[in-house]
Amino acid sequence: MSTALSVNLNKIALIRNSREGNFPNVYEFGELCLAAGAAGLTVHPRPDQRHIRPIDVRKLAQLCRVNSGIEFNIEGNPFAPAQGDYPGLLALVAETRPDQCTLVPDSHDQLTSDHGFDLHTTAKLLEPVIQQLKALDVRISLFMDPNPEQIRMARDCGADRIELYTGPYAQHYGTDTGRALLQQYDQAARVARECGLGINAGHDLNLSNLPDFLTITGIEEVSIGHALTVDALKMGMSAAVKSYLQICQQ
Ligand SMILES: CC(=O)[C@@H](O)[C@H](O)COP(=O)(O)O
Ligand SMILES: NCC(=O)COP(=O)(O)O
Repeated sequence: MSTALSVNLNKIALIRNSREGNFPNVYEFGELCLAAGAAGLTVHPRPDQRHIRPIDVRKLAQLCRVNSGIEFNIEGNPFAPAQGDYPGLLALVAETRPDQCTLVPDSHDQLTSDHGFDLHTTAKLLEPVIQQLKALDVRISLFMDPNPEQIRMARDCGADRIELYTGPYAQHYGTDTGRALLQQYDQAARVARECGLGINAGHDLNLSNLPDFLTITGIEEVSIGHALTVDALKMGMSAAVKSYLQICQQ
């Protein structure tokens, strides 16, 4: 089974935001990724608009919509309040109707995403959000740590998929800890399959650690941005996307 590659364009937007103007053009990089064979695009609009802005979400939604079979994935914290012209995650999702919305429990002051949901404390809060997304016919993925009990709770919440947060795996890749963690992710994926959940994965995946991670059965989609953007600085975006595709299609 091959794994779909969804390219996260956050870091293209981060470079764009470091100057006035629209260079690099996020939309053009989205076109480049799709032309290179990416199965989809991912964005993570944050209330402080440190990188992806609402206009990026709207334009990339349109780009994916006019390219048959291409998926658009919007990530974010559904409880983060509107800020400036950031209307809130659910408002953006209702407006742009992506194929998938990945709910992530990030607080506003986090440098990056660094943990999955604790559904013991958030399941009740998430359930109406999930119902709203279902009403919009948007596939729902929950950003999760590789914890079997939590993954069973994600199924009980009505999620369609989970996204395994792969930060710890990436951090310890190549060590005994990393090899032990891979077993934990494998076990978590098995539980997800038993629960009938689709399985996505993401965060700090790269050309070195991705092949071993994809030895896990049933990873439907990986969303990759940070390392892929760095690789693109070295080899160009098209070649970088194709390098990841080669691994995803093995
Ligand atoms: C949820 C996740 O792990 C990433 O998709 C996230 O988008 C990273 O956010 P930054 O690009 O803001 O670090
Ligand atoms: N959900 C993970 C994602 O979209 C990108 O994460 P990263 O590759 O930028 O760490």
